[in-house]
Amino acid sequence: MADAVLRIDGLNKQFGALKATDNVSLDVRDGEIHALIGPNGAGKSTLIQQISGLLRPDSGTIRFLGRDLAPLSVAERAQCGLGRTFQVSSIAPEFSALRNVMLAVQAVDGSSYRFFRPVMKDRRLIDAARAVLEEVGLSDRADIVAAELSHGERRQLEMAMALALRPKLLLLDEPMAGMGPEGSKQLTSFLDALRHKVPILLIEHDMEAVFSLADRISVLVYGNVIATGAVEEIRNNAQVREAYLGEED
Ligand SMILES: Nc1ncnc2c1ncn2[C@@H]1O[C@H](COP(=O)(O)OP(=O)(O)OP(=O)(O)O)[C@@H](O)[C@H]1O
Repeated sequence: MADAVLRIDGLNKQFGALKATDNVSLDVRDGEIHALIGPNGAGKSTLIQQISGLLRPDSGTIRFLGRDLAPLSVAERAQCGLGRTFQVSSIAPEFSALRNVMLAVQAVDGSSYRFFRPVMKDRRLIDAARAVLEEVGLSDRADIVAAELSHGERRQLEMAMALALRPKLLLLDEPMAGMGPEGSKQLTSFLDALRHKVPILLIEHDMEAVFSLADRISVLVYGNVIATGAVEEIRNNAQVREAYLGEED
């Protein structure tokens, strides 16, 4: 069995009386896309925020590449290789696609890209940013101001900004949101190939994408993981169907 890159054990988080994360344990292994699904309010974002460091768990552990994340800040977690995209865009609309990627790299990698060097003149930074734009299929749009990119292209750009940091795990929060059918198809095939470079924890409401991409799925309901398994197991799980997929086929 592949090694766990991320391992969450007995995680709990309450907001007042509400258990938003209720004794959650799950792992993400090398080479896999592990999808996290669940109805609105199930606690998916709360879980992601605890992994990325925006929220502190009440109890339980999160280990990343064998290391306990508890003492690390958001930035330190990113420096360790925890990459993510956001539900809310982190793109600066007035800058070019290329510059957005460069800024993303700089934000985390302050030590190797000194701020006293004019950012647009740093060849190494530019080359790295161009390479990653090429990876996501956006190289011919590198010099376009982000505000002028289509919705789908902005999602590609967000992916480029996350990948520019060469993450060892990618947390993707609803990457298909707002994509048309063509965009979703493209992104699906991109993620399909990407899993071999970087394992992914995928939060997604688009069930077609989840079922075609996920190696494993965990189902979260009221903060609780009610099932983890391969696609067919989850599709056929009576409790899951009742709680979440009841309307399916
Ligand atoms: N800061 C907070 N204070 C109080 N309650 C919160 C807070 N953040 C989230 N909650 C509550 O915790 C529960 C889980 O919310 P969360 O946003 O994690 O769900 P979700 O599965 O990501 O939902 P969605 O699919 O709609 O994004 C919800 O009942 C929500 O109202």
